[in-house]
Amino acid sequence: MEFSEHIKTANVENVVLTRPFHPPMKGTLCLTGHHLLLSGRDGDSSTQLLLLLRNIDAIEKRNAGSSGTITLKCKDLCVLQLDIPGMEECLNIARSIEALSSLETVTEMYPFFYRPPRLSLQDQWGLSSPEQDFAHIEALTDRWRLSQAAKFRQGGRFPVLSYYHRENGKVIMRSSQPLTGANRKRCKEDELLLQAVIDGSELGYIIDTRSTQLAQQARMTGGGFESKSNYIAWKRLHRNLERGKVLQESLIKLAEACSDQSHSMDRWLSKLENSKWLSHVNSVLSTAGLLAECVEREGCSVLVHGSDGTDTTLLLTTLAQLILEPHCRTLSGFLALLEREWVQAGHPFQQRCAHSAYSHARLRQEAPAFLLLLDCVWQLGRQFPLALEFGEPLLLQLARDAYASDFGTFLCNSDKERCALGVKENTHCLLQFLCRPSERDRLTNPLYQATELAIWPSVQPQALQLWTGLFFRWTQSAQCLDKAREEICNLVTQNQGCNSFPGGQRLVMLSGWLRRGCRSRARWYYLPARVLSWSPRQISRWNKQDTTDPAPLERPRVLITGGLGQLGVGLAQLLRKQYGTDNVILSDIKKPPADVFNSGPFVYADVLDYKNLRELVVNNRITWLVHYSALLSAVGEANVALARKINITGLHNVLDLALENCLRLFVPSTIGAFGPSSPRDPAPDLCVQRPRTIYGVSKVHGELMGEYLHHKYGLDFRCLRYPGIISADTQPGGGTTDYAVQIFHDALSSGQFECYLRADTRLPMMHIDDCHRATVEFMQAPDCQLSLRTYNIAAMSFTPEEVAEEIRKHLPNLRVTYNPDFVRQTIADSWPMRFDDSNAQRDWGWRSLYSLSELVVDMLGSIREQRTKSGLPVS
Ligand SMILES: NC(=O)c1ccc[n+]([C@@H]2O[C@H](COP(=O)([O-])OP(=O)(O)OC[C@H]3O[C@@H](n4cnc5c(N)ncnc54)[C@H](O)[C@@H]3O)[C@@H](O)[C@H]2O)c1
Ligand SMILES: C[C@@H](O)[C@H](N)C(=O)O
Repeated sequence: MEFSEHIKTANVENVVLTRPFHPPMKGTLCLTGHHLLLSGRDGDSSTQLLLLLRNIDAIEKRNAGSSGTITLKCKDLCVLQLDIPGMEECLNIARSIEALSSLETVTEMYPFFYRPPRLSLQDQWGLSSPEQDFAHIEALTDRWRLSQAAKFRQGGRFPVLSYYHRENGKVIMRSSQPLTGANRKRCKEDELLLQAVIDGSELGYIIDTRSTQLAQQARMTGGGFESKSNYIAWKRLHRNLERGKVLQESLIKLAEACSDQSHSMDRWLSKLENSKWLSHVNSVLSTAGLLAECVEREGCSVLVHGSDGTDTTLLLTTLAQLILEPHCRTLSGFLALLEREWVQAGHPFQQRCAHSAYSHARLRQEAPAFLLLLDCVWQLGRQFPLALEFGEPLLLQLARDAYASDFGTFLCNSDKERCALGVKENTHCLLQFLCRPSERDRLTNPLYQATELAIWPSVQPQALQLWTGLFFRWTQSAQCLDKAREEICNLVTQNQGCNSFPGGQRLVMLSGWLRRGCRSRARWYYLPARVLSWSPRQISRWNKQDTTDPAPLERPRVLITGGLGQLGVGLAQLLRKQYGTDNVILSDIKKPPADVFNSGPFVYADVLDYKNLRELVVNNRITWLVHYSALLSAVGEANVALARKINITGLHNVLDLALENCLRLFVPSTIGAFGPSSPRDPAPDLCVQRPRTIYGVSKVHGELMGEYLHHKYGLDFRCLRYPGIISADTQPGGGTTDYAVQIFHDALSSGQFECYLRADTRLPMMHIDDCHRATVEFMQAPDCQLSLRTYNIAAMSFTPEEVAEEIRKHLPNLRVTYNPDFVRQTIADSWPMRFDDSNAQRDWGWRSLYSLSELVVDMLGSIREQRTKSGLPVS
């Protein structure tokens, strides 16, 4: 049938178009085989609407007198209204649109007629070549075996390589379900194929995207799963991801909720929840995270499948690669990934995208799996604003083109069908087109900064948000999105012209400003809401630029590791006063004393147990991490291996966690980070650091790692070098400066003290209250005030003799003897005598409050009080 046979009325004058964000437009409507064209005048200028008929999902007609109204509900969620004079014309137009928008014959579709000026059909289809990409990998190419395995898998989809982890050599494979059926059939070739992937000693995972129950039910219809007995080295994990009708209905409900602006808040929230769309996003991202974790963290190969291997399977393999593989986060890498994992892998686009959210037609095989993927990618981009080279415009274009396109990429249900119908010879490839230099500017993320690290998505409830750019695109103006993008581009350009920061740091700072809204310097950096994709709640908070009180939403959620040592409990007390008891969690591997346990949240956490730490951070929505666990100088020297483990391995765990979860991380360093070749009186922030203890070496390592990750990836790392800390309520944990606490206890109990350091050993010291105040003030300091990431802080400096002399002003009978311990004396002799903390004073206003005499008064008073309360004698 010719197109013209569908068109009874080709032109109608005086049609009025009403569409979002435009005044009504009157003009001439013209219908062609693939388009609806409306030309009219808007004031002095002529305007046009050109609508691809395939984009129309549903048509609603209404007659009123001699004219009619047609409402066109599009697959990209836009809704248009046409008021057409003449009832017959209106009916003819509606009938034509109905017929032409649902053409079934692929070769009649618009991509077969689309011939833009600068594109040639000779341009190659195909961005990715799996043969080349994986050429270095030994492949199993025994055709007979493969054909046998293919017969055993639904649709012939035997396990194929999807991703190869270059560092650990592990792989992600995808397939369809095995056809074991009710008789539990097996296939030796399939088993051998999987066995060939892992050598005998290893374990592999199979992630089945169906629940155990669904997988078992599948046996009744000839499908099934890999049994433990036949696939010995493979461990099956079932994760129930929704598909098909359930997903389609979820999209329909969401679109319905979003299109009605009259909802009250309660109704909107309940409709949003009812749609379950964000739950699907959550399940997919969590399972993709699990898949990536199996490969990267557990070092295991994984096979992914559900039933057909063409929907949920592809969602997971695509997202896991985005999480793990930096190249997939570039524009061309991402498009190649889509081509490999969706177009070539056989996602049935034509069936899945036949209708979108508005159609009244009976559902057949529609399901928005690809849209769900784009939403998950958008969530990743929102959580890691620097990590993806492409931005939201690309995702929006892909979302639209998957349903209706000028290009042939998403036609048909498999590559085989595309080849049979000559799609590649007779249509243009969208993915290829999007890679052209002319498109790059529009599609790239101006903030992009490549990172080699995996980008682990957060799936905390607050971390996932509705993709307003897609779902509210036609009900809320997107103008601010374009303006914001333009503004970001300008900022980036301006920043590139500014020579005061090294290249990478400029962007990191910019992104830091953008994300945190630094108040002191960056007023003009406040950008329209959509730029940063913040939730409206956050936006209104940042708009209150003039308030100085931290709004409740700004309250950090703090986790303190090693919190039962000398410093943790007091810091928790101070933080709890400011941010609320429940917002500060103490943790350690020791059992807490009753008073500590009863004073606020406490959990067990071993810094060597990464998974447990991660769980704590995720489950408790931690935003600040104070890392206090360590073995101190003297204890560390007595147990070097353990010190290395706790101080270095533990630190790496914490750094990884902080990066993944965008935490503000505080790691204390020490006077022990200096050595005999450092300037000693005073030691500045930046100088030679060659410590001679494992404690010092691990602390320098911590300073450098934190600073490196800050400069490279924007980690909000903060470090203070503490002097020896003096406290009355808590005992020091085995350091070189411990004598300066013990002397007060002994002075009050026996009046005698034996010091393990020489009388003239001068070291920097500080009252614990000053130490805690410095830590909190430093953590609260705006990013833009910090010119360094590691600062010295100082208060006083004394020798054992000087402190004894000061105590004698209150306890004249104190007798001190000196019996230097070789190890601790050597350590102390290698440390600075005084600290220069002028940078901390200048940058964030640090000042100590306690002098030596005030410290002595306070220590003696507090310890005396403790002893009296406990009924102990006081000398
Ligand atoms: N106290 C000082 O004078 C001083 C001076 C400079 C720097 N610092 C630094 O401040 C931090 C806190 O010091 P502190 O004096 O409270 O130390 P501390 O030795 O008193 O306490 C350390 C805590 O870490 C815990 N811990 C040990 N192994 C652990 C593990 N595997 N997982 C979790 N926790 C573990 C211990 O149980 C202990 O409670 C340390 O990093 C230290 O290097 C302290
Ligand atoms: C100085 C500090 O790091 C700790 N008190 C120690 O002596 O080890």
